[in-house]
Amino acid sequence: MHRKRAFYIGRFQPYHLGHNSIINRIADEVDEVVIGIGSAQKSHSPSDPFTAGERVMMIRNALEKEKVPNYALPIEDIQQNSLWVSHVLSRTPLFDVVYSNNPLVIQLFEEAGIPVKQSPMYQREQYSGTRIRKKMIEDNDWRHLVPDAVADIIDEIDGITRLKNVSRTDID
Ligand SMILES: Nc1ncnc2c1ncn2[C@@H]1O[C@H](COP(=O)(O)OP(=O)(O)OP(=O)(O)O)[C@@H](O)[C@H]1O
Ligand SMILES: NC(=O)c1ccc[n+]([C@@H]2O[C@H](COP(=O)(O)O)[C@@H](O)[C@H]2O)c1
Repeated sequence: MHRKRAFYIGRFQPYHLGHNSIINRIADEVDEVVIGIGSAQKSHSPSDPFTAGERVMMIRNALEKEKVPNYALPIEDIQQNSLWVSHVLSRTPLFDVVYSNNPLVIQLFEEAGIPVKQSPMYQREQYSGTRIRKKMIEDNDWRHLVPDAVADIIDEIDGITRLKNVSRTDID
């Protein structure tokens, strides 16, 4: 019997407790989770402040504590949506099922004949990348919204200063 694997993709800007909760739930249903770090080419912008390497570190360190068997792999965007599933498959271990709530991701995998499951949102009002980045910029407390290991990495890379700087408009 081969190991059952699920694929879960997001931008993880940053990786937060909503993601962590869903990944733990997925891990109850499969043997291994393949985590796609989407828009891997992006960094240093207000909506995508962290590099693919930094996001790999966040996920690896957070999941080490949870002991979820996983592969976290950067996946760059491509120009043609019609080729995206093949692009993903060329970069990932084989998987049996996709978990996503993103309508485009669901459409593309279903068209390719790969089953997709939708996971219920976990406390979406607080666990949202957009809301967490806003709190970071406004100096509101964000640390309780991410795993401790993620807060440590953001401190190590001075991520809040970076996010604030890339979110500023031109200095006159
Ligand atoms: N609180 C949550 N509970 C469950 N799933 C979530 C939660 N937040 C995001 N997701 C899902 O995780 C996947 C990856 O999401 P993503 O990295 O874009 O996070 P996000 O919080 O939606 O970020 P952003 O606000 O920056 O778009 C998506 O399928 C998204 O629907
Ligand atoms: N054509 C493409 O490159 C393509 C198509 C669908 C999704 N994606 C990526 O998949 C990820 C989906 O993650 P979210 O669900 O967090 O939006 C994003 O990084 C998105 O850019 C890319």
